[in-house]
Amino acid sequence: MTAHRFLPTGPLTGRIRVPGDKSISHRALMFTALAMGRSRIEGLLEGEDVLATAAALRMMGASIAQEGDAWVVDGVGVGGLLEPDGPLDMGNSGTSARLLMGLLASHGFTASMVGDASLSKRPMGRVTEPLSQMGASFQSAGNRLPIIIEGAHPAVPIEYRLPVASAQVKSAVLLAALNTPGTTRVIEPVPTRDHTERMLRGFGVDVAVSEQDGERLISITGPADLEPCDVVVPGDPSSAAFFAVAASVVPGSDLVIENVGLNPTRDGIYKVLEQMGANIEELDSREVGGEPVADLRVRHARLSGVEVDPALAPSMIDEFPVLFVAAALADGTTVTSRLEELRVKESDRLAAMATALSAIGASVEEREDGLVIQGSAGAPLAGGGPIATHLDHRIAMSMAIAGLVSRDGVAVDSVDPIATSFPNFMDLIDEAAR
Ligand SMILES: O=C(O)C1=C[C@@H](OP(=O)(O)O)[C@@H](O)[C@H](O)C1
Ligand SMILES: C=C(OP(=O)(O)O)C(=O)O
Repeated sequence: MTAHRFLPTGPLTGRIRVPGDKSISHRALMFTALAMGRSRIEGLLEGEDVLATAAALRMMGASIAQEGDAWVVDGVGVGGLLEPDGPLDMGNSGTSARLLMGLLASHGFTASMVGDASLSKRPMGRVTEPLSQMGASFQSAGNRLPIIIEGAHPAVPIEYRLPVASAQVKSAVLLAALNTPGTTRVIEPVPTRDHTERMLRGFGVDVAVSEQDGERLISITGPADLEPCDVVVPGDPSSAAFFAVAASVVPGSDLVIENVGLNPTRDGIYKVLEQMGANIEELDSREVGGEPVADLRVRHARLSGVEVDPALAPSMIDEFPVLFVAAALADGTTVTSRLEELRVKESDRLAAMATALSAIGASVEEREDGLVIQGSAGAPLAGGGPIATHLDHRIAMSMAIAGLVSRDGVAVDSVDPIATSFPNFMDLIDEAAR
C-alpha cells in the first residue's frame, strides 16, 4: 500500500483533460469483442478495471491490442466467445464482473470468476437472479465471487423489472439477450446510465426503447449481430467531478476540464454543484461518440448546503463521496437520503466517508440511507489521517481533494486503488496546481 499525504495547495488553473469514461470503455471493449471483424477504440480508459475486462475478453478469444493511442479489437461475433482456460480475474471492478456474467450467461460453456477482497464482498445475486431465469446456473457461497458460471445455450428470453436502480444489472440482462433467441425485455422504473442502449445501437443492434407509465422498457431480439465500429470514448464525468469540486473549493481557482461527457444519465453532480452555487460554465458543447460533451470552466465559488433530490442519485451515484467533501466546506447543511446503494460499492461509501470526514474535522451525521453534513463555511478543515480507503478509489480521490483545502493536509492509507479508474489523477493535480 502506497500511503500519501495530500497537502494544501494554491489555486487550480489552466486546462486539464481527464481520461476516457470508464463505463463506456468497458462497453467499447465488450461490444467490439462481440462484433465480427476489426474495430478501433480511441480514448479508451487504460485503468485497471478496464484492463481486467480486456484480459477476460482475450481469454475468451478476442484479440485486443494497443496501436499508438488507439486500441484495435478483432471480435469473434455474438455467440463466438470461447471457454476460458482459467479463472477470469475481475480485480476491483463490479462493472467487469456483472456485465461479463451477462455475456457468459448465454454462451454454452463454464467459466469461473474471481475478484479482489473488495469485489468479493459485493452482491452478485442482483445479476445471478435474472440470468438464472434465462437458464444460466451459478455456484458460489452467498452470491459473492468467486463464482462458477454455467452458461445456457440457447438461453431463454425474459421480461425483467429491475428491483434496484442499476445500470450494471440492466446491462447484464441486455448483454445476455444478444445471444438469446427471442425478445428479452428490461423494465427500468428509475432511469440509469444508458450507455449500453446507445452504444449497441451504434453497433447496429435494434434496441427498442419506449416509455410506459413513467417506466422505460428496453427490448432486444436475439440473436443479434454487432457490426465492427470505430468508437471514440469521451472524458469521464465521474473523474472530472473530482476536479470540478477541487476548483470550486480551492480559493482563486479557474480551471478548464476538457472533453467531459455530459450524458443526462450521468450529469447529476454538475446540477447539484450548481444548486450549491458553483460557477461552472459549459464551453464548446458538442457530440463525441454519440454522447454530449463539453469543456467545463470551473471557478472558485462560495458553496451553500442543499438537500439533494434523491431522484438525482442514479445520475451521480459514484460522485457522492466527492459531493460530501464539497458539502463539508459549504455554508450550512447538506442532507442526502435514499443512498442505500452506496453501502455496496467498492466500500460502504456512507460509512467510509462519514468516518473519513469526521477524522479530518468535519461535522457529519451518518444515517441509514445518507449523510447529513454541516459545512465549515469555506474554512479549511483541520486535516489528518491516515484515512482508511478500503480498496476504494473514490474514497482515496475524495479525501485527496479534501486535503487540498485542509490546514495540515490529509493522508490516505493507500493511493493504489486510484489506478482502477484514474491512473493520472496525481499528475493532473500537480499540473493544475502548478
Ligand atoms: O454500468 C456501469 O458502468 C456502472 C454502473 C453503476 O453501478 P450500479 O449499476 O451498481 O449502480 C456505477 O456505480 C458503476 O461505477 C458503473
Ligand atoms: C462503483 C464503481 O465501479 P464498479 O461497480 O465497476 O466497481 C465506481 O467506479 O465507483
